[in-house]
Amino acid sequence: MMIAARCTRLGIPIVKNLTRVSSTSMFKSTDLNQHYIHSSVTCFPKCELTSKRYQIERGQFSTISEEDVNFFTNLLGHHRVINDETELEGYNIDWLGMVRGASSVLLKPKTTEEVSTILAYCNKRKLAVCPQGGNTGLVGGSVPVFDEIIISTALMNKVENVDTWLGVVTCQSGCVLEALDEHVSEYGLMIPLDLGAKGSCHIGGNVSTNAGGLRLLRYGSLHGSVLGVEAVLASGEIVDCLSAMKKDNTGYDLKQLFIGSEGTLGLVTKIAINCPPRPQSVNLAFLGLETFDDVLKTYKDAKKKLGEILSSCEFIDQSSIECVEKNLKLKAPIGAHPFYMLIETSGSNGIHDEEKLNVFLEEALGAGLVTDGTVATEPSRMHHIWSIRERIAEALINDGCTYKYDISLPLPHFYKMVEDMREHLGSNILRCCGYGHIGDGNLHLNITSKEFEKDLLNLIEPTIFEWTAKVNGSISAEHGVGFKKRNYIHYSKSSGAIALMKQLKALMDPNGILNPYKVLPDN
Ligand SMILES: O=C(O)CC[C@@H](O)C(=O)O
Ligand SMILES: [Zn+2]
Repeated sequence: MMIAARCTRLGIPIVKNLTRVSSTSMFKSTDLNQHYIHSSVTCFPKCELTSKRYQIERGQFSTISEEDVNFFTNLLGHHRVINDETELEGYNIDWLGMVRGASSVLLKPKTTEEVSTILAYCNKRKLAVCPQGGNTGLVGGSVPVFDEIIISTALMNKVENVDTWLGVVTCQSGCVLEALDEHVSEYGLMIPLDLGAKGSCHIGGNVSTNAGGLRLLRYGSLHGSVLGVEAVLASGEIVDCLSAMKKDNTGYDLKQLFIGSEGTLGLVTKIAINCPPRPQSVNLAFLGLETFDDVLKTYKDAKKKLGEILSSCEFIDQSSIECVEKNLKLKAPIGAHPFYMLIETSGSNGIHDEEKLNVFLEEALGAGLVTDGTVATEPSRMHHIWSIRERIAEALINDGCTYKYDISLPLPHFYKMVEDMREHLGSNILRCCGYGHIGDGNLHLNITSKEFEKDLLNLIEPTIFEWTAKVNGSISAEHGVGFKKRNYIHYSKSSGAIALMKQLKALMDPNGILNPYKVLPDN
């Protein structure tokens, strides 16, 4: 069965084009140009493509020729080889409008065999490629940097099988996350991953970046949920590790190499993913708190008192809420507080779950940890509350330029980083805010300014990475390394580990054609 790209759960594109929807509809929209001009942030404008750096790095690959385009057209047909500059524009620019490439060709294969033929050809010709799903990445991993051929998974959206006994779906990598979740919901199952970009991101992109999202706390990471992967190596060889079994202990777990390697080791074509039962009852609390210490204590209590029904624990600071209210005109359900939390329960017994949540909340209120709050059980209210959290990224873009940091930190240091960065940056910025997946120790620290400023970037980086390394955090909790963070990877990986990563890359992609300039550092 084919599943089509759908709009985001949140539906209405309130801020220009910035709601992440399916790649096709987003890129057809002329609004993209508005966004681009609006942000006016291009780290790599076309003029830089002729720079010395370009000449050196670009040197190892061939330039695409008319003969190459003919080969692809013979394979896929005219309508699946896009070379119109205007149409390509959206695929060349990332969602944040900060990284742009200059690809002249985009290919839309439908099958693993077509991907294999394309890669075998590109490998022989030394043509660099950039695999692309929904292009919702936040670290510049899903767009070309120079003129790499873009291989889109947009037409690889077939669901192959739903095993209702074990609860496993096997599908092509271009299925849109939300559509896939709706598909398995017909069998009482759910995809154990949920994130703001669900309406446009592809499951293949989620797997390739090891996306975390809003319920990792409950369902764990994709390294655990993904049971099997089929991927195509640079040589065109198809690696079939597509077992849909929950237990498969036959030697090296090769699929793990494709999870989180951002398309640098192989292009993921199919996925088998474990689908837990869909919860029967869901409750969502939106709470106001006075101090970050109260946030930490409330999280600890929620884990202890809600136990197995706790499905999400998110934190938002006042500056983030203010941004959503101002830029998206979405109103928070309670008045202003320094901090907020979203606590979700998911279970199978409505009365039991509600009771448990109420007892927990009453105790939190009684102890003075929480000073205000509201509980939603109806889908429309929960949807409204979730949209406040999920659309912070979108709201921030409307400030002008966003400098994004996705950091893992030990919880005692969590909010101190936001406070320290505020002090460090002083009046040079519009906003420095923190929110994220507190239950996973994952802070989203975002800084905004009216326009992109190189001096400001230099003030933020590498200070922020040094700070993270000092407390043994990670410079990328869930967004990946992509293009933007690759030269900072040493803050979170030892030199021995980086050397081994390079050896693996050389083994699996000897010509380096797969998503070059991403993940691995320059030197
Ligand atoms: O905008 C960000 O920094 C985070 C985006 C996403 O991971 C989220 O949790 O909303
Ligand atoms: Zn996140």
